[in-house]
Amino acid sequence: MASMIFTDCSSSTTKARLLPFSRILLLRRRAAGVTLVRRLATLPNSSSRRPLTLRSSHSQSAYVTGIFSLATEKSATAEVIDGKAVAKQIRDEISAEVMRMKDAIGEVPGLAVIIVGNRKDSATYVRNKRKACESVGINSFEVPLPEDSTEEEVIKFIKEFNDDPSVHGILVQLPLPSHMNEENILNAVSIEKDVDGFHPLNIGHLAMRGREPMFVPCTPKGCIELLHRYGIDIKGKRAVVIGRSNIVGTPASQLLQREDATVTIVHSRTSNPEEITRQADIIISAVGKPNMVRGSWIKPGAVVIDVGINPVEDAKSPRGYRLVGDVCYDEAKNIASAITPVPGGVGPMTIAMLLSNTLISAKRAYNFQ
Ligand SMILES: NC(=O)C1=CN([C@@H]2O[C@H](COP(=O)(O)OP(=O)(O)OC[C@H]3O[C@@H](n4cnc5c(N)ncnc54)[C@H](OP(=O)(O)O)[C@@H]3O)[C@@H](O)[C@H]2O)C=CC1
Ligand SMILES: Nc1nc(=O)c2c([nH]1)NC[C@@H]1CN(c3ccc(C(=O)N[C@@H](CCC(=O)O)C(=O)O)cc3)C=[N+]21
Repeated sequence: MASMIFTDCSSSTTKARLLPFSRILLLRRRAAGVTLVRRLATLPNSSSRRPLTLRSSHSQSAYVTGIFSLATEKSATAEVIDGKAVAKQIRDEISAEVMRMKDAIGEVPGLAVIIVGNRKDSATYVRNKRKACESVGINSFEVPLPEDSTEEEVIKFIKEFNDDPSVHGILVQLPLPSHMNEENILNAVSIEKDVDGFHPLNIGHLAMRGREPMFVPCTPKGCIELLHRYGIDIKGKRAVVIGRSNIVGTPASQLLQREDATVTIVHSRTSNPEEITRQADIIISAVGKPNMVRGSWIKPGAVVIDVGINPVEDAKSPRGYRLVGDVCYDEAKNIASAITPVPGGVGPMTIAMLLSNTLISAKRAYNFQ
């Protein structure tokens, strides 16, 4: 569990430091005549805002009309990018597609999840994935294995799922116990069923120009989908990704590059992360350090996607802790033009993208358009 020390940027000490800074920024913004563009979530049939035509990887027509549209408005607080609402919209789209598939060919997609050990957070994620599958009509298969299982046992289950035509996606929940070799296990997942996008061949294709991976990793895909659905331009923009892990930071930077952003990666050895991050029009932070990205790291009007999920002690919460991101939300909301909250931002999108990848896989397997 993360410590409370330096984790709460709404503490009185922090506020005392923050207030003059944000006032200075607001004054500067006014002085420079900066007009911030706001992206407001609206109801589907709202006539007051212009609906956007959005690309969707799983919709029947490949193009859908989204509920998140663009409006121009001046305000001191960032627009909240509502990952929970977008994820719900995506689940509804997937549900309709699953039903269409069932009606046409009598088949539905299937997702297998292997979980080793008793980590509480992993058990929660797996439970959420199962519920999400149920909500859209995807079959889910779960294999809970004891902590002391062998690598060979895990691989045996993976191979069975590789050969099972009713399974279209296989996910091995990470992290694995330390006695297991993650690489051997992830390599065993058939590339056609690698809905996490963690297989080296998928990672390689994502990194190459002119190649398309079978699957795009769920969390980075969710980040880009949020930007798309809020009509946020990526092309030609300066983006900074903080973190370079195989599962989030690196693929997020590659996806942004594929969208024609100019991308800089900040990592633990970067000597001037604050100065570099302050150049960005779009920030994606995936570090795992509560409130590391302070208001002073953010250019006024930047868009902030906070991937970090960090538990911090909170005696007032029934669980004894609450989740915060990598970004000091209370400071960032006064400076950014749009920001994802934690919880309710990228997390629900990760699960929605897992369902999306499983549907894509099943459509491919049955040659169903
Ligand atoms: N919302 C969601 O759906 C998901 C959220 N997460 C969350 O995202 C966060 C990151 O996850 P993950 O990528 O797996 O984590 P990793 O620990 O694998 O990677 C963390 C990255 O952050 C970098 N880093 C560490 N300290 C600093 C620092 N002080 N300054 C700049 N960079 C730093 C590391 O740099 P280096 O490479 O130099 O070590 C590394 O590249 C976690 O909070 C995790 O819980 C993860 C997956 C899904
Ligand atoms: N093979 C594999 N694939 C993964 O995609 C994978 C993984 N292993 N291991 C762990 C990380 C983490 N991850 C999250 C998914 C959903 C939320 C999520 O839904 N979060 C909610 C909060 C949930 C809560 O309250 O506990 C939110 O941000 O709103 C968070 C984190 C997927 N991961």
